[in-house]
Amino acid sequence: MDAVLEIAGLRKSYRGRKGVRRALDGFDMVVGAGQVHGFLGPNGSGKTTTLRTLLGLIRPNGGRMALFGQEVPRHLPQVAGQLGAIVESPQFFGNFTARDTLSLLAEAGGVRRERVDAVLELVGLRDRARERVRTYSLGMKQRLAVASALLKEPRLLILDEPANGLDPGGIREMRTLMRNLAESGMTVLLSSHILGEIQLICDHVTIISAGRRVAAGSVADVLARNASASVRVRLEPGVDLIGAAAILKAKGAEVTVQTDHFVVGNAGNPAQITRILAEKEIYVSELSPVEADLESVFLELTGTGPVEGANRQVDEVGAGWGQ
Ligand SMILES: Nc1ncnc2c1ncn2[C@@H]1O[C@H](COP(=O)(O)OP(=O)(O)OP(=O)(O)O)[C@@H](O)[C@H]1O
Repeated sequence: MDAVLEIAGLRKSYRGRKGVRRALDGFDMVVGAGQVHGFLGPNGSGKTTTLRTLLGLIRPNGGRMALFGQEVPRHLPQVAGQLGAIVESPQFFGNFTARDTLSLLAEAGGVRRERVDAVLELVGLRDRARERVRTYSLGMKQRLAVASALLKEPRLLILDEPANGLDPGGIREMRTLMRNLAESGMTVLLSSHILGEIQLICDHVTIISAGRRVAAGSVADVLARNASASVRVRLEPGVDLIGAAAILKAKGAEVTVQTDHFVVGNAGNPAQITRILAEKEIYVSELSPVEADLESVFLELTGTGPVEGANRQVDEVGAGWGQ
């Protein structure tokens, strides 16, 4: 895999009135060429700090970063032309049209004028390009911001919370835009805490919690690694659910009892459930994996912030029980 972005052991602390706050605590991330990569984490987990550090807007306390194989911030001037980023919401003149705005930016950046039409088309603003920006919805302004970042035909586009503040319609438009960009072969890194969106838009994901990576990989892999662990168990009618759950709990299973079934959370080997219950002459009528979505994985991984030096990586999940 060709990595367009690599971050290793990134550290950043902020000094405040209450002492030193560690925003990034040895954070790692790799984004491969052509990926639409979701950068997910709860509020305050370090996403913006990572992106701002990468763009040379703040100085890290340690770690290494590279864009297109070149170390940054040292080689940022050499790679800047291949990078489009929206980390702070850009301000536009309300009295300018989208076309005026982009033409001005194109001129200032030495970009061919034909690019203005191309990016207007790409972000779906061509039909509204002659209207003043102040008449635009928030979603349209966001798309104009993306258009401005696309003018110089970047290989990597970085967007910090592009769906922030958008209504469902705006989010849908943004999703279509991201898909179109991905189809055009661009690599996109997209930070968000809107999990459903990341699951729909992105093919890869890095999950950050308290300044550390807690999961990374293709969305399918991250889900599969975490989904396999939970199974739903139904018993033959009339069997005492609570009693059966207690038998499994005594063997170390994490069991949550519902009205007509129970869920075993750490079922690395589901066959153990049938075996343990059959030994007590309790028979299972249904044993099915609980489908995880990114939201449940995210909550599971970030719900308890990692302890310094002891953050759990995704591949450490699922130690055996019931032996
Ligand atoms: N300029 C600053 N001075 C002091 N602390 C800061 C500063 N910027 C960020 N922090 C702190 O660093 C931590 C990480 O913040 P950051 O903004 O990177 O998180 P985030 O994941 O982008 O959050 P959000 O989703 O809320 O934007 C937080 O605890 C935040 O309060």
